[in-house]
Amino acid sequence: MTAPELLVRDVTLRFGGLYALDDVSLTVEPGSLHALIGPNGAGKSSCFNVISGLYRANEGSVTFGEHDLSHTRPHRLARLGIGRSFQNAALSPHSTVLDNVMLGRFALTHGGFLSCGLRLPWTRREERKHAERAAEICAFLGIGAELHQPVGSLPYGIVKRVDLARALAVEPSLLLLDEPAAGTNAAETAELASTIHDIRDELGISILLVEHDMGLVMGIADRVTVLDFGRVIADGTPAEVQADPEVIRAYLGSENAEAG
Ligand SMILES: Nc1ncnc2c1ncn2[C@@H]1O[C@H](COP(=O)(O)OP(=O)(O)OP(=O)(O)O)[C@@H](O)[C@H]1O
Repeated sequence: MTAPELLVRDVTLRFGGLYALDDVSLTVEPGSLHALIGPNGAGKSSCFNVISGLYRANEGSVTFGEHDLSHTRPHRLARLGIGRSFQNAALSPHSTVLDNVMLGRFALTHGGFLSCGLRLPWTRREERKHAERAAEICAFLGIGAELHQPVGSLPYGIVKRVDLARALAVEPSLLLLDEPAAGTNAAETAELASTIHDIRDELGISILLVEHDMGLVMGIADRVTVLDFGRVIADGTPAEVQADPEVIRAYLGSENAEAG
């Protein structure tokens, strides 16, 4: 299946007098891995939240193929073929990996919660089918061995993969990843980068990756949009944006600010 194009057009988002996003446009091409990066406070999460329907833009539009996302509630995204990860992996720590990933499958079940609650024979069959697919997704992400472990007992790098598995469980054609590497160590970050790359290559899913760490995205992204103070300051291939003087200035400026 070819993913529709994600188009963010002239989006402005204000909090009082502050422009979190100022006339932001970007396009995620079908099947591509598109990174949205920028220093602290640049507007990355705001942009992610507008795309995923948590924030309503003051101006501009977000479309996914023929669907206008500007007026789509977050819980409707799965039905449109959009999966999303959460920055703080909002998983249930006492439930197993499988049960957490199965929550992602609920968006796809025909029976819904009521008939599952009644445990009709056909819903049991359907549930088994979904559990098999959830297990397959976990195996693809290298967490097949942890399927029956409670999430709360697992190392953070694995928990981030469970979150990814839940996002993939909605069988998306577009995956929105919000700082998936936040809080992971260097080895976990490198493994995650390679997994994200595999999701694009082997599953053919378009990915919008919101990330603070410029190093992480440069090796895997097809295209990079750089935000600073709510504005797009660069958009191009990793090589192009890395060589862009304004990008270098923005990142050096933020390092100096953090050091000072
Ligand atoms: N709910 C909110 N209310 C008021 N201001 C907000 C809100 N969310 C974000 N902002 C402001 O909007 C600007 C952009 O913030 P945002 O969190 O989108 O940046 P970011 O690039 O994701 O930063 P970080 O890398 O630190 O997560 C910041 O000045 C921030 O303080």
